[in-house]
Amino acid sequence: MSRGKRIGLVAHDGRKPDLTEWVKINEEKLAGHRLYATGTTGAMLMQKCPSLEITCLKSGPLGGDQQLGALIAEGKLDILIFFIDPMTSQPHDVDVKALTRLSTVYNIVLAMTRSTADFVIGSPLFADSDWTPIKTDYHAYVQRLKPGDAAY
Ligand SMILES: O=C(CO)COP(=O)(O)O
Repeated sequence: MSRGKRIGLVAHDGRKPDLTEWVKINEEKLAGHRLYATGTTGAMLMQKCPSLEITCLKSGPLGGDQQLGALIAEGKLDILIFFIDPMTSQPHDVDVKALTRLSTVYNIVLAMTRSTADFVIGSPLFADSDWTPIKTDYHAYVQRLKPGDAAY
């Protein structure tokens, strides 16, 4: 029985049409997985792809990116499809940075371009319900730090 992957779907306004189109094309492959989205992205995706069940978090600038970050820190997200708009500055840029940083810390699958998203969804690992990424244990690193260390 497939456990399904836990997938975050997020796009900045300038990239929402792109993500919507990508999700529509991959609607069948995404069905059966647990989908999460930031508020506005999720509302748009549910309108265009009514067959998909999507848990909508808060809008990105209102904390939705941080909610996704919390899911990652708790080991509850496997894949993040995050279409950022590289041409527009975001008021919540620090949240965007935090989200992409945590994706790296926890070694989840992070697709920030449509080509990468295509590779992810086309990968045999996507369909492999037993696949889990290797996670680096940063706790040991943090515990080694002492007051006065640059990263303390
Ligand atoms: O801003 C976002 C990601 O940084 C996305 O938020 P919305 O889906 O609410 O537009």
